[in-house]
Amino acid sequence: MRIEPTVGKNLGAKMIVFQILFASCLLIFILWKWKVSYWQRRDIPCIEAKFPFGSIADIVLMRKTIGEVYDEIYYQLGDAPFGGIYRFWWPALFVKDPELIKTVFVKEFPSFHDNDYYVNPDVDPILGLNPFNSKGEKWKYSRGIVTPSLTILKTKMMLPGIRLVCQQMIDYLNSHLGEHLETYELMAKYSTDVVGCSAYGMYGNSFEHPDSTLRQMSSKMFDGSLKGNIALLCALYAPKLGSILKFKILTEEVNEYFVQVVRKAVEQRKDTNTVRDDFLQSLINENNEAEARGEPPVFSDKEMAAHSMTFFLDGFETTAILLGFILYELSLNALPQEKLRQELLKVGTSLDEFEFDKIHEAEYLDRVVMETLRMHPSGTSFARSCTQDITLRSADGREVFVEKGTPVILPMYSVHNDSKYFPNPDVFDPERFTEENKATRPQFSFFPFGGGPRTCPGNKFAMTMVKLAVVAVVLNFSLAPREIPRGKLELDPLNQFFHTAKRGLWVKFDRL
Ligand code: HEM
Repeated sequence: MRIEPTVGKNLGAKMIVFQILFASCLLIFILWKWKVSYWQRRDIPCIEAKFPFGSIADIVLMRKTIGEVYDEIYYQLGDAPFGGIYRFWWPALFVKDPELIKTVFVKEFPSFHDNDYYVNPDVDPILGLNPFNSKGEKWKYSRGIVTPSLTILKTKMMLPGIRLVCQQMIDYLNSHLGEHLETYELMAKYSTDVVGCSAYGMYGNSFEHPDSTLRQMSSKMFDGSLKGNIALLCALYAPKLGSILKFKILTEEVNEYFVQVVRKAVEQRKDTNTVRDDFLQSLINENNEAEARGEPPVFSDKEMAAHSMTFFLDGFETTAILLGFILYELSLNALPQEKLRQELLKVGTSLDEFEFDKIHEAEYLDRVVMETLRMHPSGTSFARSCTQDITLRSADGREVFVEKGTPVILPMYSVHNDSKYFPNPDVFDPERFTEENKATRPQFSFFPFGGGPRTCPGNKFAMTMVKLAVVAVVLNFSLAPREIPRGKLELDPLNQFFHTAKRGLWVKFDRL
């Protein structure tokens, strides 16, 4: 009987597997090295890439916020007006110079008209219709639907609803005098209700009913699950990977809730012949006009839900964050707080006296809001995608060729906090925003609402609801901090998209 030499055979097979594995690793490593030498090969100053996350490991591993990581890159690049970074192994251009930022936003918009985020409209149909996530012609279409509802005229029509929510907030604060309240949570109640009534005519009164479904949904938009976080990470930093994985960003529960809200509201308005002044009504009107012409509806239920949700998604969190920080900074800075109160008292003592023009004429109020947006912009950076090859030239004559498809990062938080434009950037000083002081800085050293044709269309509406809330608080309450912070505020690295405080912002409200 012959004995098969199995030991030798197994060893041979193992050797082959090992060699294949080794060769594959070597190949991946060589490919990786070649990929992450993109900027060196072009002689552009850059940040070295580390395997496998490139220059953004601390963001992906949620150790630091996007703003903090981009801030380190901003200073590592020294005097260079731009530089190269790697998000995983994909190269991205990092632009520091305000003149070049203007070029990307405004002058060369045809080469940078798309945001570099990826949302799959088949997987996330509601998010996919948001102008922020739309590209090319689809962006023009979805922006065109939202913008007419955010004009000054429409904002003025929303003022009574905003006043009502302000009054509910005052009542709430009156019943919590002397307590320390977390200002983001407080203001999320306010903004949920203001945006809810402006978008859908829904009066949730989150102050009286903190567990109202609308408030619950606004806090559940992104569920924080591993899959949801990976989807968000891909949308922000690895759009190509996102298109392969096809994970959902917005939770199904939230999607379904908003579709139902819209469906019910449309039916109810039809049955009771009610017409309102909110955003949803403008969509219903278009459908009614189409019906009268004997044409099919312009918007399906899903599309109506998606467009009204744009209002909600883009408006509720940005304003809540800003308001949270305004109250926090005013609590820490007693002199600006009192100066603001004196300015407002000259206009009136009750909310009704603060008509649209009066709100926007209050100069110091505007400076307080701008200074907060400078120190704490709600989002921390922009990413545009280069849509056609272009050579960018900085003021000092340095050039960079940007290939179609390259993401371009504009680090707003770092520019806003650069002492070159804002001396002592950690000091809250609204006087930086007097006309004389503004004239001394480059225009794009401050861009909290973005710039160019994609600039935030909700700016005026946001400023109205934010300023009226500040009026309501400052005229009725004095604000004091829970503690005086030692050093920089600790930011929340788990918040992938917005600039928020890790341990919250705590303020005590006392009746004046
Ligand atoms: C303090 C409040 C707000 C801040 C700081 C803010 C900031 C921004 C920023 C930085 C952008 C990106 C602009 C760009 O890419 O150039 C943006 C886009 C947008 N914002 Fe706002 N926003 C605020 C409130 C609102 C509100 C209340 C609404 C609507 C109800 C709104 C609707 C939008 C929309 C639809 C876009 C996408 C525009 C586009 O891509 O064409 N925002 N916002």
